Amino acid sequence: MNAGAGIFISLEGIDGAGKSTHIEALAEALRAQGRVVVLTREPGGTALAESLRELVLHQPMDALTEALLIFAARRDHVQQVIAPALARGDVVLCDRFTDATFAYQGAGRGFDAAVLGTLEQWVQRQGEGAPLLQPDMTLWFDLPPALAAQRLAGARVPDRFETQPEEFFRRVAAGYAQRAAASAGRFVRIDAALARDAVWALVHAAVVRRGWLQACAP
Ligand SMILES: Nc1ncnc2c1ncn2[C@@H]1O[C@H](COP(=O)(O)OP(=O)(O)O)[C@@H](O)[C@H]1O
Ligand SMILES: Cc1cn([C@H]2C[C@H](O)[C@@H](COP(=O)(O)OP(=O)(O)O)O2)c(=O)[nH]c1=O
Repeated sequence: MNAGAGIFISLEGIDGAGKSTHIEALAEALRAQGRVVVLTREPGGTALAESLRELVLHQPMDALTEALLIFAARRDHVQQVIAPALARGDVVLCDRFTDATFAYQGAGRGFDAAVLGTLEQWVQRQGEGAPLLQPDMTLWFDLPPALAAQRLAGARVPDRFETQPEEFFRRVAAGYAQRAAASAGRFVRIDAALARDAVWALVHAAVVRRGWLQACAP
């Protein structure tokens, strides 16, 4: 639970699951009902974190270096952008957050989840005894890796993650499923295999159910 008065929503799923297709529409829907929305992403969201993103996505490195750079980027992002926005009462819409680290670096790369948990504690607390900053809701775009690969084929220049074999994404998808089962109250599973309109309807309905959006007039 976040410490401020704002609302923190993350979007998660394997590469090609459809997060980017819907995040701006969600921001617009919230803004249209008077919310102030901070649309951001990880790794990234600040000048420093975007520089670290470039390195993580394009430079060869070992799993520990990768995990440390991602958490360094996250620390800057939390301090500079997310925590101040939540304190102001804004809605933060974040394309990926720490569940991605457990799914990609943990389940995908095989990096020790306990170490990731320790880094999470260091990075997502504002001080001794402060609560752990976590999204209030995580929209999990669940898509079979074979379908994600089909959707991505030719769609964009692949980065260090997108060039991984389908087996890597099967592990990442299993990592997300495990995170969702462990935090069932926070995760909302979106069936990302459906057509775009149907996926959008699920995304919209999830936010309406929490009372953060009014349902559209019939
Ligand atoms: N429901 C859908 N059905 C078919 N194709 C989709 C759907 N949603 C997104 N796409 C396409 O799949 C590709 C990956 O979607 P994108 O939103 O970029 O995924 P992500 O941000 O999760 O990596 C894009 O080319 C997008 O146009
Ligand atoms: C936030 C995060 C992202 N990633 C990876 C997953 C993605 O392949 C990549 C960038 O995410 P994303 O922004 O979804 O990529 P794109 O702009 O291509 O849609 O970073 C991790 O490995 N760990 C993390 O903690």
